[in-house]
Amino acid sequence: MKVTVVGAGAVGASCAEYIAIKNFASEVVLLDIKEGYAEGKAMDLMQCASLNGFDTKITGITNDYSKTANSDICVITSGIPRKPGMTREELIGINAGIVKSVSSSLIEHSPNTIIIVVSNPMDTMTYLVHKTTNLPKNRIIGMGGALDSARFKYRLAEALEAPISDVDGMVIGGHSDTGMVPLTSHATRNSVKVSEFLSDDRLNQVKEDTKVGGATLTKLLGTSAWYAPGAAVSGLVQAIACDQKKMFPCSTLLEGEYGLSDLCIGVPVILGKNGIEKIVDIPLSDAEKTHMQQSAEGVKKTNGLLEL
Ligand SMILES: NC(=O)C1=CN([C@@H]2O[C@H](COP(=O)(O)OP(=O)(O)OC[C@H]3O[C@@H](n4cnc5c(N)ncnc54)[C@H](O)[C@@H]3O)[C@@H](O)[C@H]2O)C=CC1
Ligand SMILES: O=C([O-])CC(=O)C(=O)O
Repeated sequence: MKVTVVGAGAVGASCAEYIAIKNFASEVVLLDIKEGYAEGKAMDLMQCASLNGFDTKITGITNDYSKTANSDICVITSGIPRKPGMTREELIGINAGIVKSVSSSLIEHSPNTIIIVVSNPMDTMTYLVHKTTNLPKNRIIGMGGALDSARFKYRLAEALEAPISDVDGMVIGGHSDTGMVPLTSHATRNSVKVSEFLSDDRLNQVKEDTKVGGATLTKLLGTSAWYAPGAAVSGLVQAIACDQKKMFPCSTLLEGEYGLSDLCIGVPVILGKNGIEKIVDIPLSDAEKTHMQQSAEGVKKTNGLLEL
């Protein structure tokens, strides 16, 4: 199993580290445009191998896509992150050009690959890959919902004063400060609906804290987060590499599902060796349906800024 990660920055390196530590891939190639940077990150990570007990071989390269040839999975993290006060949507001007050229170079050398898009604004970047490559829709996956759901569970556990392992929940919709739809109607603590334990006001607070999870960290860190994003990507990569048939909310091209079409947005999907093997339709409350509709309108507005 060969995995390429483009962008050896904060998220790309964290993602490579988690993939290696989980020890399911034979090879991870890190590629960056900055001279020597991916080589340095790869060497540093390889020096963790004996300490952390993994056999995954990590190599770093500067912009030479021939070294990525025949990758089973490619992750795109290249591009600029936001600074405090910015929205993810503001990154489109620079990141669209990067994602377009990177995805085309990757496919040239790995025509059968599955692409995971991370660069922001992620739903629009995922749509861009659909519009500018000929990969089938099951092989283009946007990562956002897995991370947002992890943050939702963190906030739920905090409100419930419970261990995170007691809590389950999912966030669908657009990966943006306003577009996320945390599914409070489905969230549970050991199969009991969280609404049994939390007031509407407290649940609302959990929802709002979840939606601005990325912005909160960006304000604290001066740039956006990387540990949980890297871990979330590694979970998707592992589900595909190990054909786990796990369900994650991922950004995928919708063609009528959830009453939406011609956009990529987060919905629950089954991930296995073919990438997105199924889109899962789940019942939403009326409020969640309305929120999903508004979220889709926001994503479409950003898609409209693409020069296709
Ligand atoms: N979808 C999600 O849930 C998340 C998305 N992100 C996004 O991921 C992206 C990366 O974030 P960070 O790693 O924090 O940024 P970073 O600045 O630490 O790393 C980005 C790397 O991309 C490289 N790069 C730029 N253009 C390139 C090109 N044409 N080819 C190859 N490499 C290139 C840069 O040299 C840099 O090393 C940002 O757009 C950020 O908004 C970040 C966290 C979560
Ligand atoms: O907040 C950002 O800009 C990066 C990101 O997508 C996240 O951490 O959720």
